[in-house]
Amino acid sequence: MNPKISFKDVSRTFDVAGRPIFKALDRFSLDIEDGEFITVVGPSGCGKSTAMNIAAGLLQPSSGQVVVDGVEVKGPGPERGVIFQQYALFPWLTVRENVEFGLRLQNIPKQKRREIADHFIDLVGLKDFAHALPKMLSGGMKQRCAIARAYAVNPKILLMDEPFGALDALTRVQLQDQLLQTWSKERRTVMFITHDVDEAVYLANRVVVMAARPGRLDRIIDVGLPYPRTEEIRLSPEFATLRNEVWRAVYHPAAAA
Ligand SMILES: Nc1ncnc2c1ncn2[C@@H]1O[C@H](COP(=O)(O)OP(=O)(O)OP(=O)(O)O)[C@@H](O)[C@H]1O
Repeated sequence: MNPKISFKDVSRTFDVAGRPIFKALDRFSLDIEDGEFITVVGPSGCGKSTAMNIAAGLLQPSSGQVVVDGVEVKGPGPERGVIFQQYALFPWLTVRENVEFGLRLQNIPKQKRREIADHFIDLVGLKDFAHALPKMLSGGMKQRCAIARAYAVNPKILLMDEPFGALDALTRVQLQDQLLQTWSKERRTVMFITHDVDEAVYLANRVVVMAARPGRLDRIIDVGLPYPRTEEIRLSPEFATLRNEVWRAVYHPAAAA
C-alpha cells in the first residue's frame, strides 16, 4: 500500500538579505501510513514547522516534494486540516458557526451542516457552549473548538503544529486524551509537532526526532504501547523507558546515537 503522506528528499532554504543562505530543512524523507499518529520532536529551529507547512501546501520546498495519496502537494487542500498553536477562531462567530464555517464553504446545506457541527461539538465536549463566542471560552475550550472545526470538514489528514503548546499541564493532558478518543472514533492520519517529550510518546505510534543545523531527520522511534492510551500506560515503566529514549535523542543526540 502507498503511504498516505510521503516526504521525498524535501529541502528548504531561506535567503535573507545580508545573510548566508540558510538551510532550514535538508533532504527530509519520511513515509506516513494511512491512520498513523506521528509526533515530531526536535530542538527549536530544526525545521519541524517548515516540514509541516510544506505538507500543508503553505510553503513550497526548494527541492524534493511531498506526495499525498500519490499526488504531489502544490498548495493547501481540503483533505489536509491544519491546526496551529494559536486557535485561529473567528471571534465574531459562535462555536457552532466556527465549526460550520468550512462546511459553508463546501456549500453543504444548512440542516446537514448543523448535524455535522453538532456531532463534532459533542465529540469535543463543547455541547453546552455551542452558542458561545470564543471570548467566553478558556484556552483549552478554544482549542477543542478548533479541533472540532478541523474535523468537521472531514480531512483525511490532520497537521497539528504544537496545538496544545499554550495550555496548562492539566488541560493539555485532558486534550491529549480527547484527541486520542476522537482519533480512535474518526480515524485520520495525524502529524503532530510538539516540544513536550511526554506528549510525543503518549500520542504517537511513531516519534520522529529531528536535528538542527541543518534541519533534518535524525531518527524514528517506534512506540510499541497499545491504544487506548491510559493513565496506567502513562505511569508505566515501558512509557518511562521510551520517554527517556526520546529525551536523550532530542537533548543529547550524540550520546544517544
Ligand atoms: N520565512 C523565513 N525566513 C527566514 N528563515 C526562516 C523562515 N521560516 C523559518 N526560518 C528559519 O528556519 C529554521 C527552521 O524553522 P522552523 O520554524 O521550521 O523550526 P521549528 O523546528 O518548527 O522551530 P520551533 O520548535 O522553535 O517552532 C529556523 O532557524 C527559522 O529561523
